[in-house]
Amino acid sequence: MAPPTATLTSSPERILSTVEKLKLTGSADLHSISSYPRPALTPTGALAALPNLKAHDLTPVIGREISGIQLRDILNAPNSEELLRDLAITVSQRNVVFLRNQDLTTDELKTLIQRLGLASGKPKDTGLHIHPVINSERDDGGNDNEISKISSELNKKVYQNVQQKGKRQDAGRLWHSDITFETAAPDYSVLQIREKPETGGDTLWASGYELYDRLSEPYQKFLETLTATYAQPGFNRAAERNGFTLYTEPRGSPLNIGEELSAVHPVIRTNPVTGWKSVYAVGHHVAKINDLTDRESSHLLKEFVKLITRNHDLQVRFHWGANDVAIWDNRSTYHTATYDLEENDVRWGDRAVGIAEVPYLDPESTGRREALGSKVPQEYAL
Ligand SMILES: O=C(O)CCC(=O)C(=O)O
Ligand SMILES: [Fe+2]
Repeated sequence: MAPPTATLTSSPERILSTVEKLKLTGSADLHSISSYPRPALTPTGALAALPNLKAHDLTPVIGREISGIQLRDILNAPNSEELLRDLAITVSQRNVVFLRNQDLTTDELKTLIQRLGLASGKPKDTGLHIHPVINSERDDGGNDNEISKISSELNKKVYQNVQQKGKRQDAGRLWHSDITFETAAPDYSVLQIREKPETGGDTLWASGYELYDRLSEPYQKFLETLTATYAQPGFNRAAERNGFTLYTEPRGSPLNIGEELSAVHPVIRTNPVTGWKSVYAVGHHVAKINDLTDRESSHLLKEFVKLITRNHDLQVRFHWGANDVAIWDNRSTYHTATYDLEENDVRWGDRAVGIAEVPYLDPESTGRREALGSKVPQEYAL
């Protein structure tokens, strides 16, 4: 069982920057950053055996809703370790899991995410992400650096004092995975919506496993040779516009420091929990695909988003009620809010994001459908 390490990524540039950062931060062992069990983890069945638990898949490809449990009880159960490990595996396999009407404090959201990550094998020196912009120093509604307040009001204040560009016609550009611009990147995010208007404000998730599986084999092989630069200069600009200083201390890992919100990761990555490949270079935190021309890079990045928006059978859409919770695995899942609220509608929630390994591509891993022995849907002529 060879542990996948950063050496499995294809770009020398990538390895150098990781090693440099490790040296800089005094982190001794590269393997502690990304050593994962192979084969993939399997659940013990402890979660599924809980007496009141009910679960159903929301689509064949992505999403599961679990009911009959309170996450607080899972956190406090004598066998919580085992239950959380099963829950983490379920989230990683189904991309996103929903639990309605949960009674959770922000501290419990944080504990949940950190323990889900540890129970499923993330490096022990990783914690929760601290958002470089939306953290307690500039947030009017919280005092915790490890909780991002997701808020229609805060959004207006921080991001929308930019020049307007005309009527909105492209919500597709808002698809993303959280915080992919960090060197040690996220595993699980949790979002609990606390208050929302009766209608609107749904969130959509899409499966990166399925996106990978829908590509032809030559395309998959080509993409596996590539890395991308993941960056979010928009956050630097938002900080500058608002007179904030960016948070430059470690953001969930000794590797995530400084003002430059940028990292090089593979385009196709392996999820360490499921062992399945997915397309990672999707959405508004990706600057470019390295080694291609600007036109080629831009073409591919647009194509990935087009594949998501034109294949709604790899998406799931969730209509929130107050205090509902979604937990997703950013390594293999994209999501987007729906900005359809009216002027005076208020919607807010609390989000915690776990930081885990440096992304890698394990050449021996497979796609999800290959691992499950299931067929990729075919296009039919009409
Ligand atoms: O507001 C939402 O529905 C999602 C916001 C988001 O991108 C996140 O919580 O990571
Ligand atoms: Fe997000």
